[in-house]
Amino acid sequence: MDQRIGFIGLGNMGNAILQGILASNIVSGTQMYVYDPHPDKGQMLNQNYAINNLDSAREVARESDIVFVAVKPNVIVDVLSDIQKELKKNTIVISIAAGVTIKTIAKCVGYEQKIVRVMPNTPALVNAAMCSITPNTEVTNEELSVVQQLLNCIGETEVVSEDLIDAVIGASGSSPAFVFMFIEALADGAVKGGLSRKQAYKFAAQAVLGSAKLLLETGKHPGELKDMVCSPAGTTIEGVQILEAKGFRSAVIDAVEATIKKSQIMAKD
Ligand SMILES: NC(=O)C1=CN([C@@H]2O[C@H](COP(=O)(O)OP(=O)(O)OC[C@H]3O[C@@H](n4cnc5c(N)ncnc54)[C@H](OP(=O)(O)O)[C@@H]3O)[C@@H](O)[C@H]2O)C=CC1
Ligand SMILES: O=C(O)[C@@H]1CCC=N1
Repeated sequence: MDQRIGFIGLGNMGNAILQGILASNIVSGTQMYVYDPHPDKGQMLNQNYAINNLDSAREVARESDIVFVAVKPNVIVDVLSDIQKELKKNTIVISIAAGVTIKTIAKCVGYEQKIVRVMPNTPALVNAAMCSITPNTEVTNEELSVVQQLLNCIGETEVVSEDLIDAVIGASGSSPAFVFMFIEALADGAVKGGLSRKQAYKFAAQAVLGSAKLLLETGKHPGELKDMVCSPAGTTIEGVQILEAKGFRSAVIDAVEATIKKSQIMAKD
């Protein structure tokens, strides 16, 4: 790939996406241009991969063919408005911000600019992200496949229409937080049963990882896989009954719904 790739913001997500792309070797460090107000973040990457650590978001926009804007939603409008004059006609602007619509982005950078909304998640840090991709109408199929190729470096991708991004945030953008709460709770229960804290996290996390892998690789219905664990008069069905009595599924559905609603509210602001 010969495009120059920019990153504005090197926090949790910007750094994870950049490192994943670098590790895949489809782009070299010298093709990367980055800016973050904390220069130490870019300096470290510069030492390890010879990336170009620049002094401003504008410089990154000027140098890049594809620019990831990986800052928090409350600052993205200012950042986009600031870089607008530096963008070339064919520069692809990628936003990963929750609740910031293509229309809002276009208001800042121009309606003719190529824009892609991406919703990743923190498993990007270990190349196991799930990313949704939503291009505007200015992006060609060829350009979309370049963006997809970049994001496949950090995990799986699906192209979705913009009206579904809020649901994606509920299902995969925010849900790692819920999964970590579940793992923590599983481990607390196991510690109560006598396992060491360290072993409890390993058993619980591996069970979650393995269950997700089993679902994805067999394509079986989650209910069928649940039934395979529940022996008649066995241990598991006892726990299943407690989760049902305490409204486990309903609590999870409500949590996802609340996440979706918040994302929709943010998109209206
Ligand atoms: N975290 C997650 O799980 C997910 C996050 N997202 C989205 O990703 C985006 C980034 O989130 P995340 O990586 O967690 O946030 P972080 O706060 O970890 O990273 C943002 C980085 O951008 C820096 N920054 C602030 N202002 C500017 C600026 N003007 N120019 C360049 N860089 C700037 C921040 O510095 P400083 O710390 O000084 O502000 C920080 O280093 C958000 O829009 C969020 O909605 C999407 C999916 C999942
Ligand atoms: O909580 C948030 O706003 C971000 C978006 C998706 C995950 N974290």
